[in-house]
Amino acid sequence: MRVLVSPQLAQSYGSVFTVWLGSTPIVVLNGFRAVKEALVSNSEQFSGRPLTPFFQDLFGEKGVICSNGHTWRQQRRFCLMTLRELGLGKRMLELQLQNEAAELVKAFRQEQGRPFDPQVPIVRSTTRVIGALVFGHHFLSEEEPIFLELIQAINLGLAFVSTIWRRLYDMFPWALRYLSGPHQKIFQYHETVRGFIHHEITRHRLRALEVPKDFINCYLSQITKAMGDPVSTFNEENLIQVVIDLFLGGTDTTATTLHWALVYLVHHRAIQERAQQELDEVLGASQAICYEDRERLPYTRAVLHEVQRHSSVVAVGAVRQCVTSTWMHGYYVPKGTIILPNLASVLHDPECWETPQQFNPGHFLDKDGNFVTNEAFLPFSAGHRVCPGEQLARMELFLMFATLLRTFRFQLPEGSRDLRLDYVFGGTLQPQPQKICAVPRLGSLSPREEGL
Ligand code: HEM
Repeated sequence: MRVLVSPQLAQSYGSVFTVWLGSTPIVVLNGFRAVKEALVSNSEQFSGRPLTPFFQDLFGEKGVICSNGHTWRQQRRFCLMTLRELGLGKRMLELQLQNEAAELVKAFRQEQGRPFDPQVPIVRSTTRVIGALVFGHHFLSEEEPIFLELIQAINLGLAFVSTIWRRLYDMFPWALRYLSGPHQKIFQYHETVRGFIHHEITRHRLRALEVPKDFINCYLSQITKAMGDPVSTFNEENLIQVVIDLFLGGTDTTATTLHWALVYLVHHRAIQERAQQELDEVLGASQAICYEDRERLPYTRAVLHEVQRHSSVVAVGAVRQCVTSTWMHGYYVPKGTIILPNLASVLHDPECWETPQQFNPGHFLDKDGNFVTNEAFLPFSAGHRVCPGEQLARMELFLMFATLLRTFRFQLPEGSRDLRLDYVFGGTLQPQPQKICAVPRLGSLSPREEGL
């Protein structure tokens, strides 16, 4: 996949070209115009998701990420509605994210300014956010063995997608199903996670209607409501898969973005200091940061957007399939064609960004320093399959990023000169494992840490 979207291929073959993987043609789309024409102007036609033998065996056509047609539409609509109902735009979710940001500060503070790899506490944090949303608050405890197992399952699963073993499985599924190899570990983890979610569903059924409301509660009442509807796809199998999808879609992506943010802050010291100055001037030292504050923090907001643009963490994740034959960009695209919209090429399109290869918060600021958006800012993709977690991710990223930035100065360990800015491919484009220091800034105790 990584090779298919390399800028060199786009330079040689243009914004739409076909690559043959064995006997399968894959149409790669590069740049804002081509991707917009497919995902936005032909949103319905390109709303399918291809299901290779590996994903068919692992997930089946269930849930949201890997499903199609009626099942996808119904599950997706329910997800969007429930995410909204569970707090997007409401104070409770914001409070929970503020608490999570304070927990992350605590974890960083424990390092006492010594070198550490921030990936572990960040992933734990984003996993707790989805866990609380789906299972309820008891899941916040890291003591539960399933917590670490779930993180491990997500990491291994995402990394496995880009290995030779996954390609072999898709070529020879009839053989690989019975042979040992790393793919069997993925199936084992999947079973463990499914078992845990099933157990949670049973627990929820027993304590029906208890507050606080969470995703499983909402889904169980939907199953009851839809009983007798012959075309309902609301059942326990789909519920389990949707829960897996929310973890798969919502933990690593957000954590990797936040991790990149810290790497860029270390690398661009002047940008870090300017954002900290803005935070100090606009917010009082002891006040918890709210999502609404982003309106008064144009520079900090621009830095975070630039982190998402420059890192383009889901560069090649949004593989689509054409569900009805259509014309696009002057080409005939037959039904069933696999489409690979290169989101990284949109986020680095020289026609849309002044200095596409440079980290430059100015991409999101006008000449007076006001925050401005850019229609080529598509880290969450676009069209019918646009990320349903976008609003949650935006709020989570802003609150965590601004809280960390206000509390710590991020820098390289003493004596160390090299910061690696190249990525490793683990499903998402991730920073290299490396240590940085989070040195507490003066007067940076949050109200929660002060016990207020
Ligand atoms: C920085 C954070 C995130 C980024 C960059 C991101 C990006 C994306 C992208 C590019 C897609 C593919 C859309 C397509 O097919 O065109 C996607 C899909 C998806 N995301 Fe996210 N996402 C993020 C956070 C989240 C969160 C927090 C959740 C859950 C609450 C989530 C749940 C999903 C799901 C379920 C899908 C599949 C949608 C479908 O197939 O209809 N994502 N995301």
